Amino acid sequence: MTTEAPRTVREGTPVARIPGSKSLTNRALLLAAAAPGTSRLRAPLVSDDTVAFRTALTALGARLGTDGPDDCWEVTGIGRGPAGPARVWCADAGTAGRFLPPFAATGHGTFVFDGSEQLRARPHGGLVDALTRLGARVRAADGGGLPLRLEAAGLDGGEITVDASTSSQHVSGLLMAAPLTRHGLTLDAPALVSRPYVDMTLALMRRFGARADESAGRLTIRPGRYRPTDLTIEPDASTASYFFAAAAVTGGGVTVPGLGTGSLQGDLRFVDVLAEAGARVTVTAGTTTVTGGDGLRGGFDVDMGDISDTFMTLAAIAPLADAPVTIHGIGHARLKESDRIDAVAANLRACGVRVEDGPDRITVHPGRPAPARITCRRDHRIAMSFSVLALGSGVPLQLDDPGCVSKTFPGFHAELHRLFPAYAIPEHSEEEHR
Ligand SMILES: O=C(O)C1=C[C@@H](OP(=O)(O)O)[C@@H](O)[C@H](O)C1
Ligand SMILES: C=C(OP(=O)(O)O)C(=O)O
Repeated sequence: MTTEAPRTVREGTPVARIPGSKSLTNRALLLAAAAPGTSRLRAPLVSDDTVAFRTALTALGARLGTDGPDDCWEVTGIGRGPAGPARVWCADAGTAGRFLPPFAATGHGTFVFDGSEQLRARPHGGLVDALTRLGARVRAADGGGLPLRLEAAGLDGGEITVDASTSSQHVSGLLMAAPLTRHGLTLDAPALVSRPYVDMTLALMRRFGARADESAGRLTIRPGRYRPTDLTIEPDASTASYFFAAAAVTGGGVTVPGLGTGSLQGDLRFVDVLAEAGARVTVTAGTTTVTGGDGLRGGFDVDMGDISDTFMTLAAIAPLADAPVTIHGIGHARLKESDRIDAVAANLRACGVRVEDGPDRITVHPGRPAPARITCRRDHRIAMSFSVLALGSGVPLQLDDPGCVSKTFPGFHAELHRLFPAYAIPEHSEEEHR
C-alpha cells in the first residue's frame, strides 16, 4: 500500500458507496450488548449477517433500536453475560456462530445455537474444545459443530491454548468474552489463521474499555466491565476489493472515503496486491483510491493467508492478466461459505480458463473467458468476484444465485452498475436467495 508521497491519481475519481464493515459491525454489536448502558453504532452494515447478529443478541437479552434512520443503531447492553434459556439462530453468519457461544458461557442458563446447513458444515471444534476446557458444559452436534447446546454457569477464565488453525473467529469470540470471566483469560493460539481479525478484535475491545496485553505471543485480558461507546463503522474493506478490482480491470478509477491508513481492517492490504498487478494505488489518512494501469500484470506468487476473503477477487480477474498468477497460504478458505479454492477453480474452468489448484493454493493462467453459468454455491464472494470478471472481460457470465450477495452487500449489483455502467445488473438479483 502506498503511504508515502501519493503517485499521480486522476482527479475526480468516482466515489464508491461501500457499506459498513461486517466484522466491525458484529464485533461492535456484541461489545455493546455486553456493556451496561447504551452504545450507538453509526453507519453499520445492514445485511443478512448483521441483521442475524442483531436478532440473535435480542434473543440473548440486549435491546436494539435505531436512532432515526438505519444509519445509527442504538444498543442497550446487558452489562454482563446473558441469562438463558434462549434459542439463538445464527443463520449463515460465522461471526454469530463463533462469537455468541463464548459470550453466553459467561452468563447463566441453557442456550441452544443453531444455523443454516451452510453454517452447520463449518468448523466450530476449536471453540467447543476451548470452552469445554474452560469448564463450560457444551454439547456439539456429531462432527463438533452446530447445533450447540450450552449449560452456562459463568466462566472462571484462566490459561488456554486455542486451535485456531481453521478460523480466527474462535479466538475473537473467546477474547471478547474474556473480560466477563471471573479471573480474566490468558490465551495462546499457535496456529492462528487470519491474524488481522484478532488485531481488529483487540482494537475494538480496547475502544469499549477492555484491558488487553500481548507478551511473547500470548494475549492476556483482564476481568472488568465494558464501557458503552459510540462508534462509526468503517466501510467494509473486503467489499471494497470488488470495486478496486473493477477499477484495475477496466482502466477506470474508484475512491473509497473512510478507508485509509488507520483502518482496522487487514483486507485493505488487498490494494497492495493490486499495486503488484499494475494498478495505481493511493492510501491517505482518510481515503483509498485505485486507478487502472495499462492492463493487469501477472507473473507473481502472493501469500493471501491473512486476507483470504479477498483471494477470490484476485483469482477471478487473474485470467485478464498478462502472465499466470499464483495465490498461496489460503487453505482455510476451503472452510468458509463454500470450499472457495474449489469454487473459484471450477467456475474458472467452466469459463475455459486454465487453473491448477492444491490444498492451499491456486494458479490461474491468462485467457479470455468464454460465456458460462457461474455456480455461486450460496457464497456472496463467488458472486461478487465473478461479477467483476464479467465486467472486466465484457463476456456474459450468468450467476445462478445473484441474490446471495445479500450476506454482506444487498445493493452490490446496483452499485457496480452505477460506477461501471457496462456492468449489467443480473435479473432476479434482489430476490431472496434461499
Ligand atoms: O472475524 C471476522 O470477522 C472474520 C474472520 C475471517 O474468518 P476466519 O478467521 O474464519 O478466516 C473472515 O474470513 C470472515 O469473513 C470475518
Ligand atoms: C467468511 C466469511 O464470513 P463469516 O465467516 O463471517 O460467515 C466472509 O464474509 O467471507
